[in-house]
Amino acid sequence: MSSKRCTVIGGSGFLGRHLVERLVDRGYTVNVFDIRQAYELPGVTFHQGDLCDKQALLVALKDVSIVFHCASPAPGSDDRALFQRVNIDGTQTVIQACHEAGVQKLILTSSASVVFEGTDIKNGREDLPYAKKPIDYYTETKIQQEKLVLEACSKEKGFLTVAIRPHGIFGPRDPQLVPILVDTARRGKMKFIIGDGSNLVDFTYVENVVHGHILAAEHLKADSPLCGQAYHITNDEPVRFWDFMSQILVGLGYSAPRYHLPYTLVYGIALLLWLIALVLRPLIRIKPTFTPMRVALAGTHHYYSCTRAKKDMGYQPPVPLQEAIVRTVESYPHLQKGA
Ligand SMILES: NC(=O)C1=CN([C@@H]2O[C@H](COP(=O)(O)OP(=O)(O)OC[C@H]3O[C@@H](n4cnc5c(N)ncnc54)[C@H](OP(=O)(O)O)[C@@H]3O)[C@@H](O)[C@H]2O)C=CC1
Ligand SMILES: CC(C)CCC[C@@H](C)[C@H]1CC[C@H]2C3=C(CC[C@]12C)[C@@]1(C)CCC(=O)C[C@@H]1CC3
Repeated sequence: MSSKRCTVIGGSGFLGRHLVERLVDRGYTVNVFDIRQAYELPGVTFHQGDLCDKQALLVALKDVSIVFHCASPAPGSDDRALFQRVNIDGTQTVIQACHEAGVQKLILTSSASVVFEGTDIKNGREDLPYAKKPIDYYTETKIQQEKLVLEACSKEKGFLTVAIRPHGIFGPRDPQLVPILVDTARRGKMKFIIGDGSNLVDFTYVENVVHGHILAAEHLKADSPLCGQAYHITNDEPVRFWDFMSQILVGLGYSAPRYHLPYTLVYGIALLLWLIALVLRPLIRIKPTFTPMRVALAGTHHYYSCTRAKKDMGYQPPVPLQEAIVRTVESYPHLQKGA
């Protein structure tokens, strides 16, 4: 079996598609398994299906040595049952299917948020404990998912696993960060800075995240330290959350937020709105922009050390932050003010 045959589960998504494109450039033969087919690419075979369906997965894993698992429901969803089904039960199914298909390596896209509880993290390393009180269902199930994948690593069985923990992925075609930011600005709600605006955060350019995944796949061997480990992959350039948001907004022609609001006040309001939305859910579906998770992310320090990835797999982010911001802004002409 060729070591360059792989399947990308979630390959139609934002990160997954960038990963597929890079893998093809590097001479890999790529299958995509996703609930939807979003594009066509020469040399890529698409398999449409739900990752909870083992029989469908087995077809996409035939004769494949590496599996990248980067599928997840959108983090903004509040559907607890969906997160449980896809991130936990579905990941168990992925592991079983890998065993049955004779896959040798599984690379999971986890998240640095698995250790985030809504309070400051400065230069956090991978040995921080998992969040005891995860801030939402997404984080809760990403923790369980990561544990399942790392525990499945077995040199004896010839099945090696590793988890990549990116943070705040951004770049061309991202359906979340820039579109949500612009939508909020267009509705006149991006006037306020939550807290004093000095909190440092990691935002990671999508190509750097892809680079981390490919390095992990290529360095994952029975005698390597990567087996069963998690790795932070960031731009390694923490930036003030509000400077980053302002640069994107100004680049697209919108005004940067100027007025400060106390963090605890905004967090309290977000919590209240979330509770109201929960109570009213049987009658009406409300989706507040400022969720407790977003407020916590916008008002605290959360940046992570990638020393382990540098040491074990020679990781260095290929695209620096300023270059990444320019490329991102240029990739959204349709979101420019007045477009
Ligand atoms: N974006 C970020 O800032 C960060 C993301 N991550 C992780 O990176 C990974 C990729 O994220 P991102 O690219 O942003 O997400 P996307 O939503 O863009 O991509 C995920 C893909 O998986 C698909 N999918 C969802 N459920 C299933 C299923 N049951 N079976 C098959 N395919 C399914 C989605 O389809 P559909 O769109 O139809 O649901 C989508 O095509 C995720 O695991 C996420 O947790 C980690 C840290 C930060
Ligand atoms: C309305 C504004 C206060 C915020 C707009 C930007 C946000 C949409 C994004 C800022 C940080 C982002 C982020 C994620 C999603 C988009 C943001 C909240 C994640 C939750 C995506 C999934 C993860 O694993 C962690 C990410 C952390 C940062």
